[in-house]
Amino acid sequence: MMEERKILQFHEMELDDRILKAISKLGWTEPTLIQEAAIPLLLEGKDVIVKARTGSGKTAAFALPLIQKILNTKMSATEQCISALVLAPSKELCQQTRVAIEQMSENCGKVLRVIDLSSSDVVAQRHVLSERPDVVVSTPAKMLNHLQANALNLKNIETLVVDEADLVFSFGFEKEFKKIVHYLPPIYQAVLVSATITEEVIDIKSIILKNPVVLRLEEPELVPEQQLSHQRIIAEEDDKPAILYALLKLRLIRGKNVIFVNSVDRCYKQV
Ligand SMILES: Nc1ncnc2c1ncn2[C@@H]1O[C@H](COP(=O)(O)OP(=O)(O)OP(=O)(O)O)[C@@H](O)[C@H]1O
Repeated sequence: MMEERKILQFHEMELDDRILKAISKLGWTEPTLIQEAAIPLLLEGKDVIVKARTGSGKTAAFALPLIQKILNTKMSATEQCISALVLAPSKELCQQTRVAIEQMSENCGKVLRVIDLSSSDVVAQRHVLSERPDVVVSTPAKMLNHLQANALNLKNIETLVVDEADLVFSFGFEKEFKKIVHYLPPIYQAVLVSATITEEVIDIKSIILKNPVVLRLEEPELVPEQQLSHQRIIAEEDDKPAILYALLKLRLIRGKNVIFVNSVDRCYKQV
């Protein structure tokens, strides 16, 4: 008889009791495959590339170690500083990530603060940034705006996460991304999360990662019929980024060029 594989449980991962409590409140009884593999490596301080499909629990795979690391740093830190930066390609994803990190750190009281810079309230953001929240979540464009306005300092960053890395460049954020890297300190832990390893991902990898461990969670590709070949979608100007994001996320437009007719600002290139 084949022996059942023993899953490494959350409570065996050297996570703080406050984090374990939040996990239990979320109703998660055991880690997903990618969490089981990634969390111990990230807690060890390794740079990691996580390649896994949507819905595999990638957010917690990078967020739980990130929260743990901040709690550890806070035990000896003398001053409040921004210690983690999460870059994501869309406003929707930034918002989801902020909410997820807040839920996972809910039991840490007011110890850990997260801000999402992708929303439009710049005045309120400047105020929160002046208090140096622990985690900043942003799209590359918004992050660069704030950096160029000297609204924040990334010199104490210990962790950089690039979520949905394969979409970051597809959304036209290549220039911004490369500029942001110049504001980072020489040493930090980097995590790159992506559903596919595209040329863009390899480009980002060469800029931010040092000897990364690559975790690949292989899953069946979408069958060809599920991919769009030629479709016209009529959309309001404001809805275009969200629609594009949904199509990219579902990998329905992989290998296709998406052109917004009547829109001169951006022509999204092949993913
Ligand atoms: N260990 C777990 N047990 C049960 N549910 C979990 C666990 N980890 C995450 N989830 C839930 O699974 C869902 C997907 O998780 P998550 O958003 O982290 O996945 P993802 O791979 O980042 O997907 P997406 O690309 O959609 O963001 C979420 O609703 C999350 O609350």
